[in-house]
Amino acid sequence: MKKIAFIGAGAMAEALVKGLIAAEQLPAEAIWLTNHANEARLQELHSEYGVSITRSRTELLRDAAVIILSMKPKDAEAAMLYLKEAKLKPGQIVVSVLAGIHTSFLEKYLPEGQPVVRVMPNTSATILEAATAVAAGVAAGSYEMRLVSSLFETVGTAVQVEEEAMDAVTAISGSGPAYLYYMMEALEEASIQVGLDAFIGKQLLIQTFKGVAKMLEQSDLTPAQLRANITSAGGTTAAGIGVLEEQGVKAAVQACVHAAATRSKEMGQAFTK
Ligand SMILES: NC(=O)C1=CN([C@@H]2O[C@H](COP(=O)(O)OP(=O)(O)OC[C@H]3O[C@@H](n4cnc5c(N)ncnc54)[C@H](O)[C@@H]3O)[C@@H](O)[C@H]2O)C=CC1
Ligand SMILES: O=C(O)[C@@H]1CCC=N1
Repeated sequence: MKKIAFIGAGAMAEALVKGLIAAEQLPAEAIWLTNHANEARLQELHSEYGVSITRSRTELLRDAAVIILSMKPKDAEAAMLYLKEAKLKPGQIVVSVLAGIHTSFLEKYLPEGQPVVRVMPNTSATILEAATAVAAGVAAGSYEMRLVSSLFETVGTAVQVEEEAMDAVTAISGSGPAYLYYMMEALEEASIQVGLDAFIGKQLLIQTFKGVAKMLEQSDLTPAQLRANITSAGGTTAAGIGVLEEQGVKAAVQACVHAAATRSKEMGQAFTK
C-alpha cells in the first residue's frame, strides 16, 4: 500500500500509527495525518514518529489507498462534508473507526460505489495486540475487506463481522480494555491495602493478567472451569469470590457491557435521523 491518510490525530490514530510503524508495514512518511485545528499535536506526532502531516486536503488525500476517519463521532458530519467536497477517486477506501456511526450515514456524503469499511479496533494496537472487528459497507467487496482486514491484522487480530454486530463488538473489545484497566486499578489499590510494595504488587498483577489471557488462549477449559481449578473449598479464593458474588459483581459487569452496547446504538441512531 502506497499511503494511508488519517483524518483526526487523537489517541486512536496515534495507537494505530505506532502499531503500523512497529509492524514495519509501510514507511512512516507514507502515513499522513491531519486534524481539525491543533497544529502542535500534528507537529508532536511528526517529531515522535516521522509521519507526514499536512493541512492541505489535496495533499492528504492524493494517492491515499485508505482514508481513516478517526475523529470523535460528534465531528463525523464535518469530516464527511470535508470528504464530499474533496471528490475522492473511485476505489479509495474510507475506513471509519467511529463508535456507533453506521456506514449508511457515511455513504450519504460519498459518490455511489465509494467503498466504506467500518472497523472497531482498540488501543492495544499500540503494541500490536489490538482486537479489531471489520464490517463492510454497501460498496465494499471482498478485495476491500481483505485489504482493510490485513491492515488491521498488522496491529493485532482482525475478524470480519456483519455490521449489526458492531454495537456488541464496541461494548466488548472496543471499550473492553477500559474495563480491564479499571479492574487493574482496583487490584493495584487493594494490593497496597493488604501490605504489598506498590512496584512488586504491580509486577505480580501484570504477570497474572498475562497468564490468564494465555491460559484462556491455550487451554480447552472455559473461564468458569479455570476458575474452579483455583478455588479450593474453604480456601482463600473461595473467600474472595464469595465477596464478588455477594456484591453482584458479575451482574454489574454484564450491566456495564449492556450499557456500552446501548450507548453505541444510541450514537448510531442520533446520526440516522
Ligand atoms: N480511544 C479508543 O479506545 C477508541 C476510539 N475509537 C474511536 O476513535 C475515534 C477517535 O477517538 P479518540 O482518538 O479517542 O479521540 P480524540 O479526541 O483523542 O481525537 C480526535 C481527533 O480528531 C480531530 N478532529 C475533530 N474533528 C475533526 C475534523 N472535522 N477533521 C479533522 N480532524 C478532526 C481532533 O482534532 C483530534 O485530533 C472515535 O470516533 C472513537 O469512537 C474506536 C476504538 C477505540
Ligand atoms: O468510548 C468510546 O466511545 C470509544 C469507542 C470504543 C472505545 N472508546
